[in-house]
Amino acid sequence: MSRSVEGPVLEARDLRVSYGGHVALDIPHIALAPGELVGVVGANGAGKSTLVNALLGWSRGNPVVGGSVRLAGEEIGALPTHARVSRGLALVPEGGAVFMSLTVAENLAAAAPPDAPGHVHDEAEIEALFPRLRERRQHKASALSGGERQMLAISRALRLGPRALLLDEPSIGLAPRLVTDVLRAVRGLVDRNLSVLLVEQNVRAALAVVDRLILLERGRILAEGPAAAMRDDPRILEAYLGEAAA
Ligand SMILES: Nc1ncnc2c1ncn2[C@@H]1O[C@H](COP(=O)(O)OP(=O)(O)OP(=O)(O)O)[C@@H](O)[C@H]1O
Repeated sequence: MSRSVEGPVLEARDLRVSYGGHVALDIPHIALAPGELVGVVGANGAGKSTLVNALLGWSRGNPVVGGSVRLAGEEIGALPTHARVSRGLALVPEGGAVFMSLTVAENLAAAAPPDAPGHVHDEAEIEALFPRLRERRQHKASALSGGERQMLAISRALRLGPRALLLDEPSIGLAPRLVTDVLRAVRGLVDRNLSVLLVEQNVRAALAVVDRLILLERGRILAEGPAAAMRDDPRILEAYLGEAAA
């Protein structure tokens, strides 16, 4: 059972990441409320992955990372990744993270710490969320489609009992129908009070499910707001929805 949280579940201030003097991310403030789905969009290289990795305390290479990260009110910015995960911050990285040589059932059994901070989804809940996984229970992850593998990766993260879930481009490489299925399932989790930060390159699909959208450009927040308002933002319309601004 998760502790109740007042204020944001996840909040970062003055989050700054640089690689050899090149500032890849500079974000004064970002927050995720309980039961909120926030989308993060931006062009290639805008800093989307750098953002989720900095929140989790993980990186490729050797960046200099500064700033504060708070999870359920506790400062976690100086903790190693595994300690952040055990406190309830879970990441599904780009391309998912599953054991290819294990079956779906084995993959799910391999995740679930005894002292998870949030709600640990059991098999029945996962099968209700992603019915396709029920049919694939005894299949190896290597035999799954990209969409099924993404569903399995999200399910594994749910077995960790997260307070907040970071999803890095879950729809990449998926057929449109599966993009809808996966993002609808994510919305369903949020409606049951999970907090999710969703990095998405498919802006149209993201706008259909998120509460708020953040537009990153060169590591900075260029615009942010409720989905309904961002849908009409000329910077989103022109660059991402392929429509000329009025
Ligand atoms: N290991 C690294 N070493 C040096 N620079 C890096 C490293 N990782 C990321 N960067 C730089 O940080 C910036 C942000 O990259 P990042 O991967 O976060 O962008 P992104 O928005 O996730 O892009 P994409 O949509 O292509 O995945 C880029 O300028 C990138 O070159």
